[in-house]
Order: sequence, then structure tokens, then C-alpha cells
Amino acid sequence: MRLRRMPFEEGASNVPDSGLTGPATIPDEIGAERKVAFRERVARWRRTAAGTFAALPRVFSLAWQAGPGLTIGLGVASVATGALPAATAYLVKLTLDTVVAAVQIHSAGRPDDVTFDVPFFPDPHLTSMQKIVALVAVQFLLYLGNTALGALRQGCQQLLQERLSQVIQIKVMEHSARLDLSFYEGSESYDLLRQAQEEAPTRPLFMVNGAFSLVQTSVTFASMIVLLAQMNPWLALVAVLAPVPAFISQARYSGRAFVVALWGSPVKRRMHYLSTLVTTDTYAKEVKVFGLGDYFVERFRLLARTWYERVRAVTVRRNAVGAVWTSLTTLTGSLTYLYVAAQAVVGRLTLGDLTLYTQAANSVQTSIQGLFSNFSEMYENNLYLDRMYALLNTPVKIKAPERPVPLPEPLRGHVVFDDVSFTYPGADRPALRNVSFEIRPGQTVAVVGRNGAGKSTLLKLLCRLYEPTGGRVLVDGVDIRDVDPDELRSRMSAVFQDFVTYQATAAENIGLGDIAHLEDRPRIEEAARQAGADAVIERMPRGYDSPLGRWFDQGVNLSGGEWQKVALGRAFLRRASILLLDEPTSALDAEAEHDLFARLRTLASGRTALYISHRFSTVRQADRILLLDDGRLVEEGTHRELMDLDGGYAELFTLQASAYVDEADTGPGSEAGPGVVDARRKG
Ligand SMILES: Nc1ncnc2c1ncn2[C@@H]1O[C@H](COP(=O)(O)OP(=O)(O)OP(=O)(O)O)[C@@H](O)[C@H]1O
Repeated sequence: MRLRRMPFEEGASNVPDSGLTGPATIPDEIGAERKVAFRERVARWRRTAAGTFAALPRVFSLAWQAGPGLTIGLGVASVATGALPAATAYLVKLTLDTVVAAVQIHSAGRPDDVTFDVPFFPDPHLTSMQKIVALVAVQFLLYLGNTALGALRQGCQQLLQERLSQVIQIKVMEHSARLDLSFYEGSESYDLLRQAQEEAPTRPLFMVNGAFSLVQTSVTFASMIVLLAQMNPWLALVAVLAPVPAFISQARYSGRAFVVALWGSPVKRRMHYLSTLVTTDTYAKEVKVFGLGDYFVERFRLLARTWYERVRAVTVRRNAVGAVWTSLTTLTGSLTYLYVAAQAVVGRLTLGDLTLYTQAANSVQTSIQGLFSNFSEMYENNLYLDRMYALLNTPVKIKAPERPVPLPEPLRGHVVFDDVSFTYPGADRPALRNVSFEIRPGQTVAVVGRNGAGKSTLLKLLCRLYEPTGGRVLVDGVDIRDVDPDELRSRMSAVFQDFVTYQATAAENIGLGDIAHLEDRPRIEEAARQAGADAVIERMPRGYDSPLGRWFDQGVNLSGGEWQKVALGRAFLRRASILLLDEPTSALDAEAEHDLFARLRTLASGRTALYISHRFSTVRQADRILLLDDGRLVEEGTHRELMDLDGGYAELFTLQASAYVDEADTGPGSEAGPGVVDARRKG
């Protein structure tokens, strides 16, 4: 469903959709609805009802998974509570008739020896007072039962809510963790994820509650109808039909409320993004320095207004139209009541009958409205549930083949890219084109190239975060498509440009690199040393046990380079055969970078290491260098060979080196990297 785009400011119509400039409108679905033909609406209704009821098994299966005992408790309480109103109404009728008879006996001055033919009291020799006491006692017991059932119902409901939302959140998390990386890149996926996070935890419980309430009201409804029909079948029919119009309007509007929520999702998502921009620590610096706070708040206000306007339109219409139809029902109720009262006056019905009718008619009306509104709420909840299932049913494309080929043990780290091409989903040009190269086991290879040349993509394909659109990738002679991706990834270690800064202790931040060694302090300390993170960590008040990040208790905030060292430690903890480093030193100072590369040779001994870097002083130390340009592998060889080739690599190297040369020429103490000497010699 494509949304009409409304720019933030009038006149800026060519602004593309983004988190800041996307649609500030929600389409008018009500106009569209009016055009739908009656027959189509009826057909839609049938589908709706069928769809809603068909969803019940999956909802109950969810509830059962969450808590079988709680589900049974809720069910029993609902059915029993459903039967109570009819029993109570009948008891009231009996009490009233007994009272009226007793009054007549007393006023006639006769002895109180009248017998009553009532189901509860077969003994015909009770005095009327005794019968009244007994009836009231039974009524009291019913009220007690009602209270107990209410408590049972409430308790089961609350506990089931907790359990159900946990079960669902876990399902969503489990599936999200398995989903392909490409899934996270579409805006529709974000809508699905947002709805799954926000709505999914509560909607199934509403659905379960709705279903049980449906059972409860059905029981009430059926028992009351039996009571009414005994008095007069026509009265029963009127009571059943009167609330139908109110239901139809209810159901229509709950469908619309959902459509508004669905179509308004891009607006809500942008609101969420804007609010994150001004309330999250990582953005706070820039937002302040560039003075963006007011701009973001203003934009939020605009979107919030749009959202509110649309919600208001539906809510007002829903309630206003609902009220009109409900008044119609009330009018029917009053007219029937008048009829029954008139019947009582002429003696065709007793006073107890009149009360019974009043209660039964009220109850039928409320329960039939309850039935309908339960159903329409279930329909609405089911629409949300469908979205959750859409997420849970999103197929995982990159998964283990039926018979995965095991990787050799130990893995030598022989990597081959064979004519590999790749285009990102939705992109119009390839990120990699016919790339072929081979990395011998144990080699350290640097990948260089301009921004956007395809370097990171290369690493992502090697980890099988994406599937090549052409060609194949081999590790130790095995096509990685034939390998279980989890096994493949367990043999690799990586640091990406956008590495994660976990809100956890320093030791945990490193330990997460190999979950089996999360508690292995000596090994964690060794990895920290290898990454040059040991000094930073040991300086902190609680050393390796210091919490990093400020989200939780007394965390320590690190500098960008310090975080990067910790992330490197995480990668080194895993003793994998293939080490992938995407700009591993971008935030490190010159000395730390130099130290790291001095160590990398030892660290990478026996492993294949592939690293991306824009710093040629480090690149030149690699065994081999691959130069990518616009997704193509254009040069490969050692530093010496590529310099002699005098092509793109030599040009980039000389360009960078010349900056140092100029500095070296103009200022004392300027440091010329190891490559500078070469470049100067060459020049
Ligand atoms: N998730 C994505 N979806 C669509 N296109 C992408 C995605 N990630 C990268 N690209 C595009 O693919 C191309 C290669 O990107 P890649 O990240 O591999 O470049 P890079 O050489 O690592 O760049 P840099 O030096 O800036 O890190 C770029 O044109 C980029 O815009």
C-alpha cells in the first residue's frame, strides 16, 4: 500500500521520503469504503466472521502454551459466570412472587400455611417467611459464587496476560534473531517489527479474553432467552433482534480503526524515530550542537497532529454512530417493557414475571451487545494478530540445507570467491560484479577501495549474511551454501564498522565473542591484551567487572577508540580460522593502530585474516592486497607489485602518502608513515 507523500513544508514536493521528511498524511480510507457495493460488503462480512472464528484455534493454542491451568481456570470461570445472571433473575422472581403471596395472606388475615410449588423447595410445608429466608440465602450463595468466580477470572486473566505476552515476545525474538539480514532493510519490515513489539504482547490475550467472554455471554444469553421464551416467544425474538444494528456499526468502525492504525504506521514509526532522536544519549550531542531539538519536536508535533486527527475522526464517528444505533435498541426495550407492564396490570403476568422480564430483557440486550462487541473486538485484535503471524511466518531464506556439508576440522581457512556478483535487495545497481580471487590458508589480505566500492559487502557474503546473486563462495573447497550457516559463522570471527557496544561489563563485552568462554577470565584477559584493550580496562575502578555504557548501574563511558579496542578483543576471543576485520582501526590512535598491526601477524598466524582499511600505512603490511572499484576487483597483489603496476592502488597510496609528505616538509615532528618513504622514493 503506497502512501501519498506530504512534505514537511509546502513547496518542498521533491523531498524524498525519509525519517524526517516522509508522509505526514494518512489516506482517507472512509471515502474509499463508501464506494464499496452492498453485496461486496456482505461478502466481506462473511469472510470477516469466518476469518475471526478460524483464528480461534491458534489463539487458544497460544494460551495453552502460555499456561494450561490458567486457560482452564479462565474457561471454567467464564462459563460458570455466564450462567449466574439467569439463576439470579429466576431467584428474584421467586422471592418476589413469594413476598406478594405472603402480603396477600397477611392482609387477608389467613394463617401462613400456603404451599409453594417451586423447584428449589419441594417441601410444601414451609412458612412463607422460611421460604423467603431460604431464597435469600441461596441468592447470597450465588453472589458469593459470583465474587469467587470473578476473583478466579481476574487472577487467571492477569497471570495469563503476563505469561502470554512473554511467550509471544520470546517467539518474536526467536524468529527475529533467525531472520535474514535483508529482512531488516525494508521499511515494511520495520512496520511489522514495530507492530509485533508493541501490539503482539497484548492482542492475543484480548483475543483469548474476547473468546471466553463470548462463551460467557453466550451462556447468559441462551439461559435468559429460555426464561424469556417461556414467558412469551415474541418477546424473546424482539430482545434478540434489537441490538443487531448497534453491532454492525461497532464492527464496521473497529475495522476502520485497524485500517487507520495500519495506514498510519509509517507516521507512527517516524514519530517514534523523532522521539528517539531527542531522548537517546548517543544522539544528544549532535542534536544539541546543531540545535536540532526544536526542529525534531516541531516535526513530531506535526505528525502527532495528523495521527490524532485521523484517530479522532474514527473515534468520534464510531461512538456517535454507535450511540444512535444503541438508542434504537433502547427504544425497542422501553416499548416492550411498557407492553409487559400492561400485561401485569391486567393480571396476565405476575409481578415476579415483570421483574424477571426486566432483568432478562436487560441481560439479553447487554449480552447480545456483548456478543457483538466481543466479536468485533476479536475481529480487530485478530487483524493485529495476523500481522504478528506475518512476522512469525516470514521465511528464513538463509538457513541450513537439508543435508549440510560439514566443514573440515580443523578448518584451514582457504577462501575462494568464484565469479561472485551481488545486488542488494531493492538496489538498482550491483554492489559486487564478477569478483574472483583466492586466499591461501593463513594469508593476511587487505581489501582497499573508495567508499561504496563493495568492501564490506565482500565480508558480508563470506559470513553468508547475504546470498550472492551470481557465482559462489568456497571455504576449504566447500560451497558455503551447502554448509549450515551457524557452523560457518562459528568458524569465523569478525569486527564490523558498526560494531556493537553492549551495555554490559568489560569482561562480558569481550566474552560475548565466544559465548562458551563468557566466564573464562584468563582467556578474556588474553584477548583484551591482544586487542590492546587491557590498559583501558585495568584503569577502570572495577577492572574487568566495570559496567560499560550508561544505561544501567554506574556504567563507564568509553571513547570511540576504546570501544573499538573492546570490540576487537571480542573478535580475538574466538579462536576462529577466519578473521574478518572491517576497518578495525578507524577509531584508534596512530600508536594503537601501529601496535595492533604489529601484533596482527602473530595473532593471525595459522588463521586467514581479511581486513578492510583506508590506512595505507597498515595495508602495505598485508600478504596480499585486493583493490575494489565500483564492485569490481581491479587489482590484486602485494604492495610492491601493486606499486610497480602504477595503477589505482599506487594512485590512492601516493595520494594519502603525499599528505604526510607535505606535513613532513612543512612542520617539524611530523610523522611519516612507513609507506611514505616508499612513495617518496617512487616519486
Ligand atoms: N544494505 C544495503 N542495501 C542496499 N545497498 C547497500 C546496502 N549496503 C551497502 N549498499 C550499497 O552497496 C555498495 C557497496 O557498499 P559497501 O558497504 O560494500 O561499500 P564499502 O566499500 O565497504 O564502503 P565504505 O568504504 O564506505 O565502508 C554501495 O553502493 C552501497 O551504497
